[in-house]
Amino acid sequence: MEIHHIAENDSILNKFIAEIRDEKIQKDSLRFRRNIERIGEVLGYELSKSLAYSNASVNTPLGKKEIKLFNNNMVLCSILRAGLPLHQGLLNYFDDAENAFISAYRHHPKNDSDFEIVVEYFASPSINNKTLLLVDPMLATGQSLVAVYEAIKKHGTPKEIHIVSVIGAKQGVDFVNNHFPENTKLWIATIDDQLNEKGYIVPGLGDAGDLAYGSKL
Ligand SMILES: O=P(O)(O)OC[C@H]1O[C@H](OP(=O)(O)OP(=O)(O)O)[C@H](O)[C@@H]1O
Ligand SMILES: O=c1cc[nH]c(=O)[nH]1
Ligand SMILES: [Mg+2]
Repeated sequence: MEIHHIAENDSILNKFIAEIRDEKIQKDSLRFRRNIERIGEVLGYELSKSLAYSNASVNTPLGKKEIKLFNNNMVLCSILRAGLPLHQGLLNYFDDAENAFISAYRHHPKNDSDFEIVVEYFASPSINNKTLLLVDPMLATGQSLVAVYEAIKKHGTPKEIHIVSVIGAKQGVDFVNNHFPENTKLWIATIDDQLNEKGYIVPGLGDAGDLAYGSKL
């Protein structure tokens, strides 16, 4: 897997990441969602550099200009719930993309530290031979992404897979690396060192789904 760790180079992205992590600023859910969306725009821009471009031309009122445009058939597939604002950020730039949504949640049959991933809802166009973007802001243990990939695989074979995420844990990035095809590309804003006993990223930001949309039962 090709890992693109975008905040390794300092940029305006650092400010958006700082705000979603900040325990005071993140309480403003409107700002939290918008910051995740802005990060999606930055990651989308970075990812766009890896797409396949071909010659095209555009007619202006005064003449004609040759330009290169990408010609990938793209499907944005977000993992509910927390993937939604990141999805919107990517869609702001990849506005011609098709869209898919899949649910994944942690089911705790016994205790907080013991969970399995349940994948249920899946609404998607065909992904066969397309550029698939798997979108989830948090890559903690990596189990959600791998469970989602196992479910999606039954519905077709994409030409290429890009994973788009905001905060990852080293352990989860390694897990994903071991379970996705070699030509997968990961576009991730930042990577933290640790996971706690509940599988939360440390220092991370807390629960992205709850911060964006409120707590759930
Ligand atoms: O890498 P993992 O260990 O699988 O954890 C990451 C998953 O956890 C979060 O979802 P969550 O289960 O909190 O659902 P939510 O989006 O509904 O809050 C997050 O959005 C990922 O999908
Ligand atoms: O740190 C984490 C781990 C899983 N889900 C989150 O929202 N945050
Ligand atoms: Mg959550």
